[in-house]
Amino acid sequence: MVHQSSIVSPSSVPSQIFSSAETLSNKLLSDKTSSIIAASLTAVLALLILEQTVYRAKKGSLPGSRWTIPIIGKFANSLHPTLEGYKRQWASGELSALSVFHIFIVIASTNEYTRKILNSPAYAEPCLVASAKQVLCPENWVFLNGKAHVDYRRTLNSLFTRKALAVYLEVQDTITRHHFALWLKTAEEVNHKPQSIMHTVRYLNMHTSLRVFCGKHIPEEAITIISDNYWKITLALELVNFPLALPGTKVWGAIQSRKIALAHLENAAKLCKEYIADGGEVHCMMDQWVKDIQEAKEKAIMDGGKLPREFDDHEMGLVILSFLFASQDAMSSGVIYMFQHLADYPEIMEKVREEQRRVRGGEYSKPITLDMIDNMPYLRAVIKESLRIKPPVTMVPYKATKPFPISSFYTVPANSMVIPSLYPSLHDPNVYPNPDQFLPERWLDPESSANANPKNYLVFGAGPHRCIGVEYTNINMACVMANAVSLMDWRHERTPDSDGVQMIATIFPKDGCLLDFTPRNE
Ligand code: HEM
Repeated sequence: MVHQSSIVSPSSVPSQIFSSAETLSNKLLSDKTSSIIAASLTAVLALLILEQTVYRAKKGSLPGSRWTIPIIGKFANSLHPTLEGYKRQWASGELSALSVFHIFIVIASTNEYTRKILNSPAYAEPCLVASAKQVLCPENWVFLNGKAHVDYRRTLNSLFTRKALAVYLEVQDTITRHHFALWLKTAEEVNHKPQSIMHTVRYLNMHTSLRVFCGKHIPEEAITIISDNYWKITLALELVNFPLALPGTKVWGAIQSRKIALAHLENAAKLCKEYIADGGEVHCMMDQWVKDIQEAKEKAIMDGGKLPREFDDHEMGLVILSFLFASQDAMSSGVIYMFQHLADYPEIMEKVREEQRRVRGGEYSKPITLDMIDNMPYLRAVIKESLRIKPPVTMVPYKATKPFPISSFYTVPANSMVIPSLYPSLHDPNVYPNPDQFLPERWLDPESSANANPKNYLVFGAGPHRCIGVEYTNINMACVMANAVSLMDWRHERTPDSDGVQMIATIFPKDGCLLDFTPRNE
């Protein structure tokens, strides 16, 4: 008997051969797939082990998680930073470590380490945030270092002389009064229901900055467009962003906004040059800049000396962009907290008003001058204290350009981010007793520990990159607050979030600071 299965018809032979071949090839394929999967898994595992090994080698003995979350590290924390989170990080050690998207980060919490980073240009340079070069353009002067930076900055210092600041103050005063009139009108329209001042102050600030920087060389509608778009730049200022600037990401949005702003700034530079060449007077920063160059050129031609450096429209646009970038969020934060502090401390508000009466003799419609501000020591102490207690910039990310022996026991690896923290120095109880209390008087006593330790007052940083706009900021804040206390009353609706802090590039009250304004008829 022949087993059924052994009967092989001629026609079934090839199909049997094929099916066996198929089985064989499937087997081979599945073997190949399995080996590819196995190899891939091994490679991934090796990379993960390497990632952890590199992280642990870089971290050395510093406090910080023993393991880093694969690939993204502490990305989630950097997306939603909180002051409480940073306070915990600062409390964990004088130097502490973390990693985000393979960027190794060392955070310094003490005054000594912070100042060391800020004053070591041979080892570290500011990188602002990881996306800053994409947003501000890599060729922006703020990314220069060493001698090139010092030389460039020297030419820009002439934009912040007392003479130039007096011109800007006229603009600041006019625009501030214009905005306050709008605020009072809006307050009536909303039946005096307190409103968040987050965006109203930001708009006041942007309007002031653009008119001070570019004067009439920028049209009114461009100011609204730049202001509306600028928020996208603010939102992209995270310590570390998603690494690729793909459409839809925050960094991509910020780059589009920068393109819009820069086009307007370059055009303003072009118009300004034509205006000064036609014999125009100085009314803004760009005018001052172009006029300085024109005068230096004329002098050089007369004396046969060296011709001054010229700046093309793109370069001028980038400098103004860097000023907008540096000031918009920080100044808004500073001004918003001033409004909140004065509302919450009525006895301090009253002293500020007393000083205004004395200096301005009740003539509040007269523009504020630099001499008047010089005679307002109490207001200046209030501004100093408000910026201390709520420093707009809590940290300034730097990048180690080479291995940086920051202490006898630790060297920051090259290409790491190394972050000096400003906040802890400004809340050091040994220098500022009751550090969380708003006490402007601590600045009025020449013997106070606050005045005896200027190295702790790091609101504007320190070293070669210390803020170029310090005087500009103090004058603008004085102008805004002197006019505010004289022309308006305001009521703060306190909420459970009023004392909470939200970090969006700089710091703001968590509830946006809800205020109602009424005119003041003194
Ligand atoms: C409340 C307001 C402001 C605060 C708290 C502030 C704070 C700072 C801080 C902390 C730095 C980094 C310093 C460092 O690395 O040591 C800085 C740099 C800078 N700030 Fe300001 N700033 C303010 C307003 C302004 C304004 C109004 C301008 C321009 C008009 C400005 C222009 C700059 C520039 C250009 C730099 C970089 C300087 C350089 O790299 O040489 N800032 N600022």
